[in-house]
Amino acid sequence: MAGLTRDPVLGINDIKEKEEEIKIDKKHTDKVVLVREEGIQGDREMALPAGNSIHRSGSRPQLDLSKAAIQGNFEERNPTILLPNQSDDISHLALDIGGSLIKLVYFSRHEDYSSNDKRKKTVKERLGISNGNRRSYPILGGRLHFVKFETNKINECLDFIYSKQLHRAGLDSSWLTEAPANENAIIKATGGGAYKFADLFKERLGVSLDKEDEMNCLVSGANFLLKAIRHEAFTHMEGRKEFVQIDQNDLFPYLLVNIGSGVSMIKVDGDGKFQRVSGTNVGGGTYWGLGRLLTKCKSFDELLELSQRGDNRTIDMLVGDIYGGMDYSKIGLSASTIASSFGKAISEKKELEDYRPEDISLSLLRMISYNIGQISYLNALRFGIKRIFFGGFFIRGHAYTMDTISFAVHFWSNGEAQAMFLRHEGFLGALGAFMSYEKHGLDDLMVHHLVERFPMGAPYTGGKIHGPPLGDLNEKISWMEKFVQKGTEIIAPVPMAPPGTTGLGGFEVPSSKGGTLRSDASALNVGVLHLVPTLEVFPLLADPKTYEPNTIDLADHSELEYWFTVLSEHLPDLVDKAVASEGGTDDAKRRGDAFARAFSAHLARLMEEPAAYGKLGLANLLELREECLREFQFIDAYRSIKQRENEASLAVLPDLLMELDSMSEETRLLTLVEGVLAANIFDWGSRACVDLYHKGTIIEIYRMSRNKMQRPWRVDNFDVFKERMLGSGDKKPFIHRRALLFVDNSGADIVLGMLPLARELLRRGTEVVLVANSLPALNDVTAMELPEIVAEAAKHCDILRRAAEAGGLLVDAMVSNLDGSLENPSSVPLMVVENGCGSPCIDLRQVSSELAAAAKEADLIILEGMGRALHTNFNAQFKCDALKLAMVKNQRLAEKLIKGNIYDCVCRYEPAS
Ligand SMILES: CC(C)(COP(=O)(O)O)[C@@H](O)C(=O)NCCC(=O)O
Ligand SMILES: [Mn+2]
Repeated sequence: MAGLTRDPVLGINDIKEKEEEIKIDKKHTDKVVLVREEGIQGDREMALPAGNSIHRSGSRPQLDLSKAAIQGNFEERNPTILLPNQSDDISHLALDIGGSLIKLVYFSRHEDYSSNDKRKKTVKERLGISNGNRRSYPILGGRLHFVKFETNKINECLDFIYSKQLHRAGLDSSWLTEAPANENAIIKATGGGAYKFADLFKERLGVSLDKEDEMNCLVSGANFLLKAIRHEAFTHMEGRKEFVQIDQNDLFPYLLVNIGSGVSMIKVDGDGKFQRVSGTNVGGGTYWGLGRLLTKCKSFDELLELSQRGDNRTIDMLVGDIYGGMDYSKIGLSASTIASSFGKAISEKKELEDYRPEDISLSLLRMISYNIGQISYLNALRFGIKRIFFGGFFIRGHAYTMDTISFAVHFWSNGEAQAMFLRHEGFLGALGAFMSYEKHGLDDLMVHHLVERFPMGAPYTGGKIHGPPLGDLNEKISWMEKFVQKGTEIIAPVPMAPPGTTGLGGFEVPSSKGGTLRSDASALNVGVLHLVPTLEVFPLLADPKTYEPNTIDLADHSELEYWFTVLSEHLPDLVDKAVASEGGTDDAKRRGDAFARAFSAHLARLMEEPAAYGKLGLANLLELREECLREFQFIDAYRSIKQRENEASLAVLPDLLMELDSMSEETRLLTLVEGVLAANIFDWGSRACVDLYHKGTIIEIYRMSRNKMQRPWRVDNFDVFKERMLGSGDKKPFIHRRALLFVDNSGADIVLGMLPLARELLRRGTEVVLVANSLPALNDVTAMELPEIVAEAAKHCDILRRAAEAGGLLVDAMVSNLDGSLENPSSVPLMVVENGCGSPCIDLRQVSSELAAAAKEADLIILEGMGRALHTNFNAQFKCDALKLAMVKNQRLAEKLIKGNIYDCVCRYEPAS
């Protein structure tokens, strides 16, 4: 951005002295006091509580007995006691107690914090959103957690349940009232252990286990996952994992193959409609039992790990062994096909000790996996079923096992049938038991209501058998520190079958990327499911089914490597900011350190296996970073930076508005769009921009940026947009009814870019809705911050003031009219809605219900910034006119996306499709 040769387009030079010459200092460490003025932002679980302190909920909640009151009849023997002041972790629990593992699914719900947010109330009134269309069942939002324990360590499981008080919410079918444990407390449970351990649960926790049928649970668990979770099912062929988008209306029939100790094959025709059509006694128990005898392995995982280094050809008799190294091509068998598992062991010359345990394990694994694959296929054939879903803990996300099963199904069906796997494979039964609670209101959930999150422990703990629960944040941090000391565990690679190992005859020797197997890989793929019942699909998407938010596909490894490096390099600076935002205390430093470690571990995990947490796009990586910050209670790392930039920009706004008002309509429209593009440079997530900020003041940079605005821009549809707006020749100007402006950054971006554009639309009679983040992300402006910014701007502008008043933003009419009068108050409204997310990007399949409501009347969308308009949504098609505005602040992206250079601009206008 060198060479400030041109005169500024606006008279910014003349107003420079008004700015406080704030040099943005990277090492700024002002103590930040987090004061939330307007209650709580958003319904989402990450929503912040009211008050002026940060809410720090530990993961070991205690019942809060304050304001306890008896509900209903005082004369009753056991009246319900209402405890209104619970933390967010009162929950519902269901169990699947198997022979070797106990699987727990529990739900922790959240308060609906939104009720005292004045802005939201006004917006809801204006947009006509009532609570009437909300479900009658109280699914208020919360999280679904997945945890497992070894059955022989059942006491750990009981301690866990007790410490989290999970058994207390099961007493009452109402999810709104909680009561202390009593004799009637009930927990839903399935699996044999529900019978075997019933007395123990009664004795230790005072609860009864309500036994649910295992098959029923498996099916309802699978149906729930396949309908409610976007990236649940995947294929796994030749080491490649591909997520399958299941059409809810085209799910049935399918064959569910649950591989536990034994194997069940269930034909599923609908919800509650199923039949166990077959099974086999040769399953996970067989592999583990025989394997233990033959190899002396101590655990299932150890056995699986051995197979990684095995070569089954030393034990299995192959077609080639029989045919002198030749294929038996006439019947389609290659020389490497296994003709007889363990067939070579008939040799009398060798004893057990003469075979390597690794080879035995692999041979056994292949024998059992092929067998299951083959029987499954035959059953699918029997009923004309094309899709087979495999579940159960035998699979454990083990690449080689999945490849073997897939190969068998593919081979025998000539590619007609497809083997698919489930990310929550081990939790089907527990989920089903959970679904069997009446009135939970979860059965008709849609995919967009669930957001999957990976908390800080996910890269390490997800699949580990759970030990005692972590208590507070402090425990979390020290636990993280301990893991870092044992650094090698973190980076243990996940083995993948090498590509191209299949021929007609099957697989060659499996190889892994490293020597050790992450045997718990399957459960590592399970995050916490956040239930946000107020999320909706953005109604103006042209085709939600084909919509893909991410522009950058991280399945391309070089792309992943690049962004991995960018995010890693940004980390020290981000930690600096985060720590400073919390006053730079020792506690903040420790949290900062733990955050950096947790996020790096996630990145490392994703480098090993990009699809570990579902389909991975750049937006997911950027969101993960924000989630990790929140996990360590960094609420708003850029808060003070945002404030300073807002102040500096607001100081120059009046002059900018005056200058704009002196222009013709045509010049003004161009200047406004230029203004948005120029001000989008204030992006603290871009390395190049951050370097730039150290060289000048906000206004200097803004001016410099404006000077680079020569058209044509790299993508420049401005003339078409102008024609639509202002008309030309026979074409009349088009006045949009309502515009949704998806705003991006704080400071100049919102104040000198988007607000003046909003003002122009308002002036023309278009209603404007500013759509901003629900939660902070980098220096993005949030919906909660906007009313104050608008109020400040409105002090200098009548158009903004009247519109903000009409939109209920100036609720208390705190701004006096410029000319002192109150006449002519009518104006189209200016409103603010939250978008439902806390990331620099936006996935329009999951937006807040208030945005969805606002969208219904809208006929123009303006998406602004690199995150919202380029990384995501660059290719999105809308039902209405759409304008995508951004400055590209990354050289590689500029080259890839628009064949241009850093600081090039995009003005992409697409009329309604
Ligand atoms: C995170 C961002 C998408 C935010 O950009 P914005 O939406 O604010 O324009 C962007 O800063 C980004 O892609 N940064 C990483 C790339 C880099 O440092 O060059
Ligand atoms: Mn941004």
